[in-house]
Amino acid sequence: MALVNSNEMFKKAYEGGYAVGAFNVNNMEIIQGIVAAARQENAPVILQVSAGARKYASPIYLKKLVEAAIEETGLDIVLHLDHGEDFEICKACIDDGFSSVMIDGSRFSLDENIALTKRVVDYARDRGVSVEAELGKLAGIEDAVNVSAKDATYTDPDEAVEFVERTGVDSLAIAIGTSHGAYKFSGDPSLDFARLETISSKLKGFPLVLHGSSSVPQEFIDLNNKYGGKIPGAQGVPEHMLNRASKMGVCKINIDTDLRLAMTASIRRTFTENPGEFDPRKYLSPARDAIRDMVAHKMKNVLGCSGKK
Ligand SMILES: O=C(CO)COP(=O)(O)O
Ligand SMILES: O=C[C@H](O)COP(=O)(O)O
Ligand SMILES: [Zn+2]
Ligand SMILES: [Zn+2]
Repeated sequence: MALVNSNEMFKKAYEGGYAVGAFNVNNMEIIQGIVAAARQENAPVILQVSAGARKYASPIYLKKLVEAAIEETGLDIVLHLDHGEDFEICKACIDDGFSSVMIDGSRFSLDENIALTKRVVDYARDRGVSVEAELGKLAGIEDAVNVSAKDATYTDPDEAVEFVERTGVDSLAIAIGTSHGAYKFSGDPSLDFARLETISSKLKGFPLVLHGSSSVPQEFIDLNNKYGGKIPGAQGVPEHMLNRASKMGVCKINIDTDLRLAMTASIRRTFTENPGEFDPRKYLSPARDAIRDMVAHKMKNVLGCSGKK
Protein backbone atom coordinates (compact mmCIF):
# COMPACT_ATOMS: atom_id res chain seq x y z
CA MET A 1 0.00 0.00 0.00
CA ALA A 2 1.53 3.22 -1.17
CA LEU A 3 1.35 6.28 -3.29
CA VAL A 4 2.78 5.01 -6.58
CA ASN A 5 3.53 6.50 -9.96
CA SER A 6 1.64 5.16 -12.96
CA ASN A 7 4.46 3.36 -14.80
CA GLU A 8 3.95 -0.13 -13.40
CA MET A 9 0.16 0.20 -13.54
CA PHE A 10 0.31 1.14 -17.22
CA LYS A 11 2.72 -1.66 -18.07
CA LYS A 12 0.30 -4.19 -16.60
CA ALA A 13 -2.69 -2.51 -18.24
CA TYR A 14 -1.02 -2.49 -21.65
CA GLU A 15 -0.07 -6.15 -21.40
CA GLY A 16 -3.46 -7.11 -19.98
CA GLY A 17 -5.48 -5.18 -22.57
CA TYR A 18 -7.41 -3.05 -20.10
CA ALA A 19 -7.43 0.57 -18.90
CA VAL A 20 -7.08 2.13 -15.47
CA GLY A 21 -9.75 4.66 -14.54
CA ALA A 22 -8.56 8.15 -13.64
CA PHE A 23 -11.23 9.90 -11.63
CA ASN A 24 -11.26 13.58 -10.69
CA VAL A 25 -11.48 14.32 -6.98
CA ASN A 26 -12.58 17.49 -5.22
CA ASN A 27 -13.63 16.46 -1.72
CA MET A 28 -13.76 13.66 0.83
CA GLU A 29 -16.97 12.00 -0.30
CA ILE A 30 -15.80 11.74 -3.91
CA ILE A 31 -12.50 10.21 -2.82
CA GLN A 32 -14.25 7.77 -0.48
CA GLY A 33 -16.76 6.71 -3.13
CA ILE A 34 -14.04 6.01 -5.71
CA VAL A 35 -11.71 4.10 -3.39
CA ALA A 36 -14.61 2.06 -1.99
CA ALA A 37 -15.25 0.91 -5.57
CA ALA A 38 -11.55 0.17 -6.16
CA ARG A 39 -11.43 -1.90 -3.00
CA GLN A 40 -14.65 -3.73 -3.83
CA GLU A 41 -13.43 -4.47 -7.36
CA ASN A 42 -9.81 -5.10 -6.43
CA ALA A 43 -8.89 -2.62 -9.14
CA PRO A 44 -6.01 -0.21 -9.72
CA VAL A 45 -7.03 3.44 -9.49
CA ILE A 46 -5.79 6.93 -10.31
CA LEU A 47 -7.12 9.92 -8.38
CA GLN A 48 -6.58 13.15 -10.24
CA VAL A 49 -6.66 16.74 -9.15
CA SER A 50 -7.29 19.67 -11.50
CA ALA A 51 -6.11 23.23 -10.93
CA GLY A 52 -9.73 24.01 -10.03
CA ALA A 53 -9.77 21.20 -7.45
CA ARG A 54 -6.56 22.53 -5.88
CA LYS A 55 -8.15 25.95 -5.65
CA TYR A 56 -11.40 24.57 -4.22
CA ALA A 57 -10.05 22.18 -1.60
CA SER A 58 -6.43 23.37 -1.22
CA PRO A 59 -3.71 20.89 -2.21
CA ILE A 60 -2.86 19.84 1.34
CA TYR A 61 -6.41 18.65 2.09
CA LEU A 62 -6.57 16.54 -1.05
CA LYS A 63 -3.11 15.08 -0.44
CA LYS A 64 -3.99 14.16 3.17
CA LEU A 65 -7.36 12.68 2.14
CA VAL A 66 -5.64 10.50 -0.44
CA GLU A 67 -3.07 9.41 2.15
CA ALA A 68 -5.96 8.50 4.44
CA ALA A 69 -7.56 6.50 1.61
CA ILE A 70 -4.32 4.57 1.08
CA GLU A 71 -3.99 3.86 4.78
CA GLU A 72 -7.60 2.77 5.16
CA THR A 73 -7.88 0.62 2.03
CA GLY A 74 -4.35 -0.75 1.66
CA LEU A 75 -4.53 0.10 -2.05
CA ASP A 76 -1.74 1.42 -4.25
CA ILE A 77 -3.03 4.76 -5.52
CA VAL A 78 -1.67 7.22 -8.09
CA LEU A 79 -2.15 10.88 -7.13
CA HIS A 80 -2.05 12.76 -10.41
CA LEU A 81 -2.22 16.40 -11.47
CA ASP A 82 -4.80 16.77 -14.26
CA HIS A 83 -4.13 19.33 -17.03
CA GLY A 84 -1.13 21.11 -15.49
CA GLU A 85 -0.92 24.26 -17.59
CA ASP A 86 2.69 25.26 -16.95
CA PHE A 87 5.97 24.07 -15.47
CA GLU A 88 5.30 25.84 -12.16
CA ILE A 89 2.10 23.96 -11.27
CA CYS A 90 3.74 20.64 -12.18
CA LYS A 91 6.75 21.48 -10.02
CA ALA A 92 4.50 22.55 -7.12
CA CYS A 93 2.61 19.23 -7.26
CA ILE A 94 5.80 17.19 -7.54
CA ASP A 95 7.23 19.10 -4.57
CA ASP A 96 3.95 18.48 -2.68
CA GLY A 97 4.36 14.72 -3.14
CA PHE A 98 2.12 13.95 -6.12
CA SER A 99 3.25 10.72 -7.79
CA SER A 100 2.24 11.72 -11.32
CA VAL A 101 1.61 14.94 -13.26
CA MET A 102 0.14 15.97 -16.57
CA ILE A 103 1.71 18.83 -18.46
CA ASP A 104 -0.84 20.04 -20.98
CA GLY A 105 0.95 21.97 -23.70
CA SER A 106 -1.62 21.06 -26.33
CA ARG A 107 -2.41 24.73 -26.99
CA PHE A 108 1.18 25.38 -28.13
CA SER A 109 3.03 24.57 -31.34
CA LEU A 110 4.63 21.10 -31.56
CA ASP A 111 8.10 22.44 -30.75
CA GLU A 112 6.88 24.55 -27.82
CA ASN A 113 4.81 21.65 -26.45
CA ILE A 114 7.87 19.39 -26.72
CA ALA A 115 10.16 21.90 -24.97
CA LEU A 116 7.69 22.44 -22.12
CA THR A 117 6.99 18.73 -21.69
CA LYS A 118 10.72 17.91 -21.73
CA ARG A 119 11.34 20.43 -18.98
CA VAL A 120 8.71 18.76 -16.77
CA VAL A 121 9.98 15.26 -17.64
CA ASP A 122 13.52 16.28 -16.63
CA TYR A 123 12.31 17.60 -13.28
CA ALA A 124 9.97 14.67 -12.59
CA ARG A 125 12.32 11.85 -13.63
CA ASP A 126 14.85 12.39 -10.81
CA ARG A 127 11.99 12.41 -8.33
CA GLY A 128 10.30 9.18 -9.47
CA VAL A 129 7.20 10.98 -10.75
CA SER A 130 5.49 9.88 -13.98
CA VAL A 131 4.51 12.45 -16.62
CA GLU A 132 1.58 12.54 -19.04
CA ALA A 133 1.46 15.04 -21.90
CA GLU A 134 -1.17 15.93 -24.50
CA LEU A 135 -0.94 16.26 -28.26
CA GLY A 136 -3.94 17.32 -30.33
CA LYS A 137 -6.74 19.42 -28.97
CA LEU A 138 -9.99 18.17 -27.39
CA ALA A 139 -13.20 20.13 -27.68
CA GLY A 140 -15.17 21.05 -24.57
CA ILE A 141 -14.66 22.78 -21.25
CA GLU A 142 -11.37 22.43 -19.44
CA ASP A 143 -10.52 24.68 -16.50
CA ALA A 144 -13.00 27.30 -17.71
CA VAL A 145 -11.48 27.35 -21.22
CA ASN A 146 -14.08 26.32 -23.78
CA VAL A 147 -12.61 24.85 -26.98
CA SER A 148 -15.25 24.76 -29.72
CA ALA A 149 -15.63 21.69 -31.93
CA LYS A 150 -14.16 23.58 -34.90
CA ASP A 151 -10.97 24.39 -32.94
CA ALA A 152 -10.44 20.79 -31.87
CA THR A 153 -7.69 18.96 -33.74
CA TYR A 154 -7.11 15.24 -33.77
CA THR A 155 -3.64 13.90 -32.95
CA ASP A 156 -1.31 13.38 -35.89
CA PRO A 157 0.24 9.87 -35.61
CA ASP A 158 3.70 10.86 -36.90
CA GLU A 159 3.82 13.87 -34.60
CA ALA A 160 2.90 11.58 -31.72
CA VAL A 161 5.94 9.38 -32.43
CA GLU A 162 8.23 12.40 -32.70
CA PHE A 163 6.73 13.86 -29.52
CA VAL A 164 7.31 10.72 -27.47
CA GLU A 165 10.86 10.28 -28.77
CA ARG A 166 11.90 13.88 -28.17
CA THR A 167 10.31 14.30 -24.72
CA GLY A 168 10.77 10.88 -23.11
CA VAL A 169 7.27 11.32 -21.66
CA ASP A 170 5.66 8.32 -19.89
CA SER A 171 2.17 8.52 -21.42
CA LEU A 172 0.36 10.62 -24.01
CA ALA A 173 -3.20 11.92 -24.14
CA ILE A 174 -4.49 11.91 -27.69
CA ALA A 175 -7.47 13.51 -29.42
CA ILE A 176 -9.65 11.10 -31.43
CA GLY A 177 -13.10 12.61 -30.86
CA THR A 178 -13.68 12.54 -27.11
CA SER A 179 -14.27 15.90 -25.40
CA HIS A 180 -14.72 17.31 -21.91
CA GLY A 181 -18.11 17.89 -20.31
CA ALA A 182 -21.64 16.53 -20.73
CA TYR A 183 -22.22 17.56 -24.37
CA LYS A 184 -19.81 15.53 -26.44
CA PHE A 185 -21.69 14.90 -29.66
CA SER A 186 -24.48 16.70 -31.42
CA GLY A 187 -25.24 13.79 -33.77
CA ASP A 188 -24.28 10.14 -33.55
CA PRO A 189 -21.28 9.53 -31.31
CA SER A 190 -18.14 8.39 -33.08
CA LEU A 191 -14.44 8.07 -32.30
CA ASP A 192 -11.64 7.88 -34.86
CA PHE A 193 -10.59 4.28 -34.18
CA ALA A 194 -8.53 4.12 -37.39
CA ARG A 195 -6.39 6.96 -36.03
CA LEU A 196 -6.10 5.25 -32.64
CA GLU A 197 -5.05 2.04 -34.39
CA THR A 198 -2.35 3.89 -36.36
CA ILE A 199 -1.03 5.72 -33.31
CA SER A 200 -0.88 2.59 -31.17
CA SER A 201 0.79 0.55 -33.90
CA LYS A 202 3.46 3.24 -34.32
CA LEU A 203 3.93 3.45 -30.54
CA LYS A 204 3.98 -0.21 -29.57
CA GLY A 205 4.10 -0.81 -25.84
CA PHE A 206 3.51 2.87 -25.08
CA PRO A 207 0.52 3.86 -22.90
CA LEU A 208 -2.04 6.21 -24.45
CA VAL A 209 -4.59 8.25 -22.50
CA LEU A 210 -8.16 9.27 -23.32
CA HIS A 211 -9.55 12.41 -21.73
CA GLY A 212 -13.18 13.42 -21.95
CA SER A 213 -14.35 9.84 -21.51
CA SER A 214 -17.50 10.12 -19.46
CA SER A 215 -20.43 8.19 -20.88
CA VAL A 216 -23.05 10.60 -19.51
CA PRO A 217 -25.40 7.70 -18.66
CA GLN A 218 -29.00 8.45 -19.56
CA GLU A 219 -30.02 7.11 -16.15
CA PHE A 220 -28.22 10.02 -14.41
CA ILE A 221 -29.48 12.62 -16.88
CA ASP A 222 -33.04 11.36 -16.34
CA LEU A 223 -32.67 11.38 -12.55
CA ASN A 224 -31.21 14.90 -12.56
CA ASN A 225 -34.00 16.16 -14.79
CA LYS A 226 -36.70 14.31 -12.86
CA TYR A 227 -35.65 15.94 -9.61
CA GLY A 228 -35.45 19.52 -10.80
CA GLY A 229 -32.28 19.61 -12.91
CA LYS A 230 -32.06 20.98 -16.44
CA ILE A 231 -29.52 19.02 -18.47
CA PRO A 232 -31.28 18.43 -21.77
CA GLY A 233 -29.62 16.74 -24.72
CA ALA A 234 -26.44 15.70 -22.91
CA GLN A 235 -24.47 12.91 -24.60
CA GLY A 236 -21.30 11.03 -23.73
CA VAL A 237 -18.96 8.42 -25.19
CA PRO A 238 -20.78 5.07 -25.42
CA GLU A 239 -19.30 2.54 -23.02
CA HIS A 240 -18.60 -0.05 -25.73
CA MET A 241 -16.33 2.46 -27.50
CA LEU A 242 -14.31 3.02 -24.33
CA ASN A 243 -14.08 -0.72 -23.84
CA ARG A 244 -12.79 -1.12 -27.39
CA ALA A 245 -10.19 1.64 -26.85
CA SER A 246 -9.02 -0.01 -23.62
CA LYS A 247 -7.83 -2.99 -25.69
CA MET A 248 -5.94 -0.81 -28.20
CA GLY A 249 -3.14 0.68 -26.12
CA VAL A 250 -5.29 3.12 -24.13
CA CYS A 251 -4.16 2.52 -20.55
CA LYS A 252 -5.78 5.49 -18.79
CA ILE A 253 -9.35 6.70 -19.21
CA ASN A 254 -10.40 9.99 -17.60
CA ILE A 255 -13.79 10.37 -15.98
CA ASP A 256 -15.11 13.42 -14.16
CA THR A 257 -18.48 14.43 -15.59
CA ASP A 258 -20.08 11.06 -14.69
CA LEU A 259 -19.03 11.55 -11.05
CA ARG A 260 -20.67 14.96 -11.03
CA LEU A 261 -23.85 13.63 -12.61
CA ALA A 262 -24.11 10.65 -10.23
CA MET A 263 -23.48 12.79 -7.16
CA THR A 264 -25.81 15.61 -8.15
CA ALA A 265 -28.64 13.25 -9.17
CA SER A 266 -28.49 11.58 -5.78
CA ILE A 267 -28.47 14.87 -3.86
CA ARG A 268 -31.35 16.24 -5.92
CA ARG A 269 -33.34 13.09 -5.21
CA THR A 270 -32.81 13.32 -1.46
CA PHE A 271 -33.77 16.98 -1.44
CA THR A 272 -36.93 16.34 -3.45
CA GLU A 273 -38.02 13.26 -1.52
CA ASN A 274 -37.15 14.68 1.90
CA PRO A 275 -37.57 18.46 1.71
CA GLY A 276 -37.25 18.68 5.50
CA GLU A 277 -33.75 17.17 5.46
CA PHE A 278 -30.88 19.50 6.21
CA ASP A 279 -28.24 17.23 7.72
CA PRO A 280 -25.44 17.08 5.09
CA ARG A 281 -24.61 13.52 6.10
CA LYS A 282 -28.11 12.46 5.05
CA TYR A 283 -27.66 13.61 1.47
CA LEU A 284 -23.91 13.07 1.11
CA SER A 285 -24.00 9.41 2.22
CA PRO A 286 -26.25 8.25 -0.64
CA ALA A 287 -24.32 10.53 -3.00
CA ARG A 288 -21.08 8.81 -1.98
CA ASP A 289 -22.72 5.41 -2.53
CA ALA A 290 -23.90 6.52 -5.97
CA ILE A 291 -20.31 7.38 -6.89
CA ARG A 292 -19.11 4.03 -5.59
CA ASP A 293 -21.65 2.09 -7.64
CA MET A 294 -21.00 4.06 -10.81
CA VAL A 295 -17.21 3.68 -10.51
CA ALA A 296 -17.50 -0.05 -9.74
CA HIS A 297 -19.63 -0.47 -12.88
CA LYS A 298 -16.96 1.31 -14.97
CA MET A 299 -14.17 -0.81 -13.56
CA LYS A 300 -16.01 -4.06 -14.14
CA ASN A 301 -17.88 -3.48 -17.39
CA VAL A 302 -16.09 -0.70 -19.24
CA LEU A 303 -12.40 -0.45 -18.32
CA GLY A 304 -11.86 -4.15 -17.65
CA CYS A 305 -9.62 -3.43 -14.64
CA SER A 306 -11.60 -5.29 -11.96
CA GLY A 307 -9.42 -7.89 -10.26
CA LYS A 308 -6.23 -6.35 -11.71
CA LYS A 309 -4.87 -4.72 -8.55
O1 LIG B 1 -10.85 14.31 -19.14
C1 LIG B 1 -11.33 14.55 -18.06
C2 LIG B 1 -10.49 15.08 -16.98
O2 LIG B 1 -9.21 15.38 -17.41
C3 LIG B 1 -12.76 14.32 -17.73
O3 LIG B 1 -13.56 14.10 -18.88
P1 LIG B 1 -15.17 14.08 -18.77
O4 LIG B 1 -15.64 15.50 -18.79
O5 LIG B 1 -15.64 13.35 -19.98
O6 LIG B 1 -15.51 13.37 -17.53
O1 LIG C 1 -10.62 18.36 -17.62
C1 LIG C 1 -11.47 18.80 -16.86
C2 LIG C 1 -11.83 18.06 -15.62
O2 LIG C 1 -13.15 17.61 -15.73
C3 LIG C 1 -11.63 18.93 -14.42
O3 LIG C 1 -12.60 19.91 -14.36
P1 LIG C 1 -12.35 21.24 -13.46
O4 LIG C 1 -11.22 21.98 -14.10
O5 LIG C 1 -13.66 21.97 -13.50
O6 LIG C 1 -11.99 20.76 -12.07
ZN1 LIG D 1 -5.82 19.78 -22.98
ZN1 LIG E 1 -9.05 16.09 -19.40
